[in-house]
Amino acid sequence: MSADVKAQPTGTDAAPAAEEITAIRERIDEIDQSLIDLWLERSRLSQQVGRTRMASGGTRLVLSREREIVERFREALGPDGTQVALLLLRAGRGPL
Ligand SMILES: C=C(O[C@@H]1C=C(C(=O)O)C=C[C@H]1O)C(=O)O
Repeated sequence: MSADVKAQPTGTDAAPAAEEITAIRERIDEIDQSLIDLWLERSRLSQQVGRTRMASGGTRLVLSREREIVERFREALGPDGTQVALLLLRAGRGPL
């Protein structure tokens, strides 16, 4: 459970700005929770694929698919997208 956003310092003494910041932060916290939930769901699904493939005698990894995923993130987010995709992949299948 995250801390109460209303109790956190906004970084300004101007009341209207502080209220706006607090309102925006509430949505930011919702988005962060969604990202965490999606991250964990993706990781579990990736592990499930790996288990299924290896139990059938297949490979642990399919690097051509990983390259496509990294490229998708890079096209959408730029160089940071590459880093995000690499962390996402590692969270699922583990380190290379
Ligand atoms: C999940 C899979 O297995 C591995 C993990 C991947 C992923 O987390 O997206 C992609 C390719 C594979 O190296 C898959 O093949 O889809």
